[in-house]
Amino acid sequence: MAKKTKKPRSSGIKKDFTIQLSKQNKIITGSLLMLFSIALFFSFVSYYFTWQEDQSLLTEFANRNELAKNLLNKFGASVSHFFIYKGFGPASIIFTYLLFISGYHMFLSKPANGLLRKWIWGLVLIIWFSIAFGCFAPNQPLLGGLIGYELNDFMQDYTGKLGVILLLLFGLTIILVRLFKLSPDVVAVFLKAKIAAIRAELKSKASPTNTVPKDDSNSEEDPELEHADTEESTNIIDTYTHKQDIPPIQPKKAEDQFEVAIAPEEDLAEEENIAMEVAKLAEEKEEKDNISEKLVEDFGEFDPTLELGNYKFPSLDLLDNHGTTGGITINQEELEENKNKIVETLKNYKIGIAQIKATIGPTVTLYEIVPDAGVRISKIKNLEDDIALSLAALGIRIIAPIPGKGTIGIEVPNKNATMVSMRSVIASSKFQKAEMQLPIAFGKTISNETFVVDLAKMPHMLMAGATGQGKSVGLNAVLTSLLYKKHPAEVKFVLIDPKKVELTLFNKIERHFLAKLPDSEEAIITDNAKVINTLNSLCIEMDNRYELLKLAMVRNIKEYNAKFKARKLNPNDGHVFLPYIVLVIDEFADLIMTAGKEVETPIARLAQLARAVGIHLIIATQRPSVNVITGIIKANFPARIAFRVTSKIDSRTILDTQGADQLIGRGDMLFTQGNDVTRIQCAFVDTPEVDRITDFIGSQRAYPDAHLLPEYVGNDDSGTSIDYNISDRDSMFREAAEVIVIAQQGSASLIQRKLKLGYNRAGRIVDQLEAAGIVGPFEGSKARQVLIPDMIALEQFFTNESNK
Ligand SMILES: Nc1ncnc2c1ncn2[C@@H]1O[C@H](COP(=O)(O)OP(=O)(O)OP(=O)(O)O)[C@@H](O)[C@H]1O
Repeated sequence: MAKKTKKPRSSGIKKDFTIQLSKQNKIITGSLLMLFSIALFFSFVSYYFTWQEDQSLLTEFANRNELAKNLLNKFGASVSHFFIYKGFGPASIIFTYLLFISGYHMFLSKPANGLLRKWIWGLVLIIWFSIAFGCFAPNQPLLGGLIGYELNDFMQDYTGKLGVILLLLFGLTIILVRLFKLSPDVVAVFLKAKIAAIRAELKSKASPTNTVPKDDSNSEEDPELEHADTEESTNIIDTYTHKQDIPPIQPKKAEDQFEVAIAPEEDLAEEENIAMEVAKLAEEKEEKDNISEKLVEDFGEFDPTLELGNYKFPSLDLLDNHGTTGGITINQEELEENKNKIVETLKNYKIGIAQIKATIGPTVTLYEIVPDAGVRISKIKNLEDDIALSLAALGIRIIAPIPGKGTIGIEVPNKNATMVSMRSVIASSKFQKAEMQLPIAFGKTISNETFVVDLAKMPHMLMAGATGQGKSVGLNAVLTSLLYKKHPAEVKFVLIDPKKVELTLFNKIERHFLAKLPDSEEAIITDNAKVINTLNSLCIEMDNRYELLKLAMVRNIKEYNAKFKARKLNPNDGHVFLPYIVLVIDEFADLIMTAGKEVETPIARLAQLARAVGIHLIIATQRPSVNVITGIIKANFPARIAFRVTSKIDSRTILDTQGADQLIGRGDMLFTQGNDVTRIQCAFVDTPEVDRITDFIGSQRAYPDAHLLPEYVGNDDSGTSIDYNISDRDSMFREAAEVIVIAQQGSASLIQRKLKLGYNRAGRIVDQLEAAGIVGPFEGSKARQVLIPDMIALEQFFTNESNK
């Protein structure tokens, strides 16, 4: 099960596994490689001295009585025979170098940049040398090795010896130019400098001063050399005078002259323009990247789900089939009957049909007709009521023309609608494979395809429908979809339920999936006064998130989280992994009636701005009248869902077109995200199913608390009533006060960052600071005013307090 739950991320884990080695394993592998390369090196070298004696032993590897002369005995003899004799000759020694540096890199966990290049060039050199030896010394198998010999032989068959030599020269040129960075001008400058140096030496040799030993330091550094240099001049003296003290006196005098004589030599060298070596500086890497790369290398990418690492996603058996295992049952008679009625009705109005086709969906069947040439579409559209009458059916919808098809669609409800179970849509491969941020499986379209959309792309959704038409079931379908696809670390719900009964089941997953205000007991908000605080708190959360995005220099939550996972954002700077927040409001009309502007303003703000920071709104209402769904709200909710509504006007308010009034209810709905309107049968998820799912999730290990939203204190009770006892103060109170006074900025997030505290605790400390009179009252999304100007005043404050 545990494995099953990790399924969506399994590819990522695999990728990490192939790239990452733990630090300990790196040290072990690195030292193994280095020691092995040293063993190879000694084997190879000693092979050249012992190969003749050891050759007969190669077949006697298992015989313990026979010993080889190679420094590494039979292992050394065999390996060297393999590499040198059968392989590449002395060039094989390059292998030992390559193995050694690879091991060295691993041992020190150094980034492997440039290692691949070394290996490529190493192999090129090995091949080049073995071919060269094979070409010039074909009878010496210990030079070219078998491979060098064979390669040379092969090439000579095609190009002859001269061709091979020319190819070798070409290879050499590539090696010199690319590997050693040699070019004709560099060589010319080098030669010039050499010639100049030789010339200067010759010149100075011609002058008498040069016969004198070079200089003081030289003689000090190397006494033997001094002895050798002076030998020539002192020898004669020695033999004739037998005095050893005398000769050093003469050269000492000459040394002074030598220093003068050497000056022009230097001048000459300058004039001749000595080759200058240009030091190549390695490209500087961004320090931050390096650290993050190293962190990722050492610990892997940050995994937000780790805290609840054993979390199990709900399984499919928690959902019911609702007797829909057989799929849609087609009633052939009904189909035929409906077709005939449509054809007849149209005939009565003198509209001929060239072609008719039926697509059977779960609740409605779509009859696509191609009228005879010359028939005006509007004529058919106007016959909607007549066709409905003749078919004696509710909920007929005419789509004229069907966008992108060039046909006219008549949707006729099936006599026996098939229920679409939540289980069938969740199990569909379309949903299971959906690579979306917030995938929602709504139900099935008219052509019986599972309809999956990404809430993050919508980015907010408005849902309307008369009472009893399936709104609550729709909301449950949305929440269930997310529960089946998302880990508690990735998404949080803020649930507002003025009806108090619709969403109560989700209380069980409070500590997994719900977000709430710090001081509230219940996570699901049923009280309208609290709704205002929650919405304002979400606005603060939105502002905080924007601040974090700005600091991280990214544009949206997806990029931010990706950067955070790659460990490019430091949690000490206040960065955290940001879960998506889905705000669900059932009965929005009720809320507007009681709270009016106070809710409308924050909702409009969130709807306008929150999409980039991962806060998404789903608002459901029974009454889609214009005073509930105001222009500003409508403009920011491009995704709209209409269940059956009672009037054409309501349909227009919600969808900007009619049609929702002709739906048949029980989850029959229209979805629009701009222009197209899609008819969908909403998936049915019953209360016992939601109960089972929330039970299943709720029984697992959870976070200590629900996700806490930023604190919001309304204007009325702006904190003056907060009264804290000095003894009740937080143990970090003093440190927090210092942080605030030094920064002259009264924000909880600053305390959070600097003192590494949770938001909740930081919020409480700010309250205590306010009660103590160190910071001013809450000022919305702005930081609080700091009432103490500097550290001296703060010190004074604490002394006064303790004297009281
Ligand atoms: N997708 C569906 N498939 C089948 N039946 C459904 C579907 N959705 C709703 N129904 C039926 O309609 C009934 C009412 O649905 P629901 O409670 O969702 O309505 P509602 O719009 O939320 O009503 P209210 O606004 O009064 O709460 C359900 O009990 C169920 O029998």
